[in-house]
Order: sequence, then C-alpha cells, then structure tokens
Amino acid sequence: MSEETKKSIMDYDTVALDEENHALVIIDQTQLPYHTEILSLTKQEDIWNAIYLLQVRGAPAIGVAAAIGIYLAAREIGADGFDDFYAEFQKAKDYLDSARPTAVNLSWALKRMEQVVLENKEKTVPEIVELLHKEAIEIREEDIWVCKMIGEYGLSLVKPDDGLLTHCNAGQLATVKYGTATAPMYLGHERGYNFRIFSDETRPLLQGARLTSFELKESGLDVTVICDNMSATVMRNGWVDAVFVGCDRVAANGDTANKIGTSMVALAAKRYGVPMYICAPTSTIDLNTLTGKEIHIEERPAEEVVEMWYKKRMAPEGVKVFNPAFDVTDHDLIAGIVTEYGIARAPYTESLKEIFKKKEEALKAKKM
Ligand SMILES: CSC[C@@H](O)[C@@H](O)C(=O)COP(=O)(O)O
Repeated sequence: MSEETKKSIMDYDTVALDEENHALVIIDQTQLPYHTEILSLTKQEDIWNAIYLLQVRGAPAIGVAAAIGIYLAAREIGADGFDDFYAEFQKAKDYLDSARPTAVNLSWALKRMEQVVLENKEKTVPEIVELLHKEAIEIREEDIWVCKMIGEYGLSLVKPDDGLLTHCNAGQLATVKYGTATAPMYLGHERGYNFRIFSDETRPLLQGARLTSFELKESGLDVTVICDNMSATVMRNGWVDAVFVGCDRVAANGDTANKIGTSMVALAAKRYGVPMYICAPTSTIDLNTLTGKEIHIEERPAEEVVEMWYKKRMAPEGVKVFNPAFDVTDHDLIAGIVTEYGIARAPYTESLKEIFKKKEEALKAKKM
C-alpha cells in the first residue's frame, strides 16, 4: 500500500525492515493517538532507545525489533573471520538485550538469532549475515501466524454478544498484526460478533487509553475506556464475560508478568467469577523461569508517575515514587493460557510442557 493510500493506523506496519535503506521502521507509539510518526532507525543506539522509551513496545513487537536490530548490527560488523564476527555480534546482542528486562521476547529473539550464527560457523561472514536476514524476516512473519492462531483459540472461549475487558495494549501495536489479547476481538468482529470491550486506561503510560482504545475504535469495534480503578465496578455490574490480557513473561508454573495493574484485574475477576485468559505466544513462555518470583520486574523513572500527562507536576517535589512497569498474576487466578498451539489449563507446569511438545512436533513435521 502506498503512503498516500494509508488512512488508518491499522494500515501501517508496527515494526518492519526497510530493505532498501537497511533500517528498522516503527510507528512511534509515544506520539499516538495524535500523530502517526514513522521512525526509520539505523543506529544501534537509536534502536536501543526506541525500545527503552517505548516507541516500539509490547513483548512480541520488541522481539521483532530486536531481531531486525541485531541483523542490522551484524551487517555493519565487517569482520573477516568467524571469531571476530561472533565477538562483535555478542557485544551488539548484549547491548540490545539490556534495553528492557521483563519481556522475555527480547532475549528470546536475540538468542534465536545467535543460534543462527552458532549453527553456521563454517560459513563466510556475508553468508551468515544473509541467514540472519532470513531469520529476522521469519521471526516477523511467524508473529502474524501466531497472533491469528491465538485469535482462533481465544474466540472459542467467548460468545458473540460478550462483554470483554483488557488491560494495557496487547493489540496490533504490540505485535506485527492482530495483537494477542485483541486477536479474538478482531477475529470476532470480522465474523459479525458484537463484543462490548472495556479498555483499562493503564496508568502510568496509558497504553490502554492511548493505544488499545485507538486501534479498536479505528477498526470499528465497540470500545469503552475506563480508569484502572473501575474494572471491578464493570465486572460487578455483570458487564464483563471474559478478560483477555497479554503477557511479558509466563513462568513454568503459569505465574504471569504483564503490565502493572493486571494482577488487580485478575483478583477482581476471580471475585466476580469472570474467567481471565492470558494470551501468550510460546515466545513469551519461559520454562526456565520456574515461578513469578524469579521474574525481573522493570522499574521506570518517577516522572512517568508524577509529571507525564500533567501540565504541572502533580505530587510534591521530593516525594518517594515507586514505579514498577509490570506485576505478576498468580497462576491460580488464571482460567487459561491461550497460545498458538492451543489453550493450556491448570496445572500449568504440565500443560505448558504439553504446548511445547506440540510446537516441537509441528516444527519437525514442517521440516520433513
Ligand atoms: C502482546 S503485548 C503483551 C505485553 O507486552 C503487554 O500487555 C504489556 O504489558 C506491554 O507493556 P509495555 O511496557 O507497554 O511494553
């Protein structure tokens, strides 16, 4: 689609590779919903900043950005031998990996790219770089299929006139297409369902108010923004039949890190008998992390809480501020984990392993 014919935010790629200019192209999400600004990034420092500043955000989108980012870094290395190339590759990988700690997709994508390097030691550097190029494209393409499948499985859990609630933005803007938590919503909409969707505003960075409500509204879905402290009210009123949220890291026992405030939604949902589903690409499930206690929760600057969005600082100068970007929802509050290979149910320690078995079998069958 040409630039002139793009009308809606949904016509733009959230994260893509510009082959001609060797650049990572993203929509600057800090400018939404007012400005659709497309950034074309070539320097590693700018890519790191884009991830840290949430210009590109959401676990899957960060993973894709990192894959493209490390490919671009590899192009620039210009070493002759494998050892020199790999040493520089590792430096670039560690640098990008340090941008944000909680979403496992960042390190997942970088490790997957590193694996390509390690499996092709005997090849020349330009050949390895070309394989990295292919892998980055594949990671991006895969994300589209993964989200579609999550949409299909998620849709099987709800009815055409249901009220749904989501927290943060696990939408198209957080992935390549469709989103994770929003995938069942988009798919249902395409099939004539009439969901009523509640989008929590999501303090402090307002991903729900600025991004989720924006993309759902642009796509013609019925969306209502509520403040974070209103989700219990809409559930108590009986307006919510299911909660769908995304995730940044799912531990082996099902404990799930997602945007701060998710665990409060889960507690209210449990109280009011509303099933809460985590929409989780397998790239966000980290079986090496045994429980939520092991998940590193990112803490962000105080100004996001006390200054951003306000004309005047709204809390006294010098007051202490705690700003964790994510929280952990205990596995017993989760009704199901919706992946691209099916829905895992408690006990998650077993069911998540089953999901990975299915994935392995599917990948084997594809290779044969
Ligand atoms: C499909 S995106 C899933 C999660 O990454 C999303 O819910 C979330 O918490 C994003 O946090 P953010 O800090 O905006 O990157």
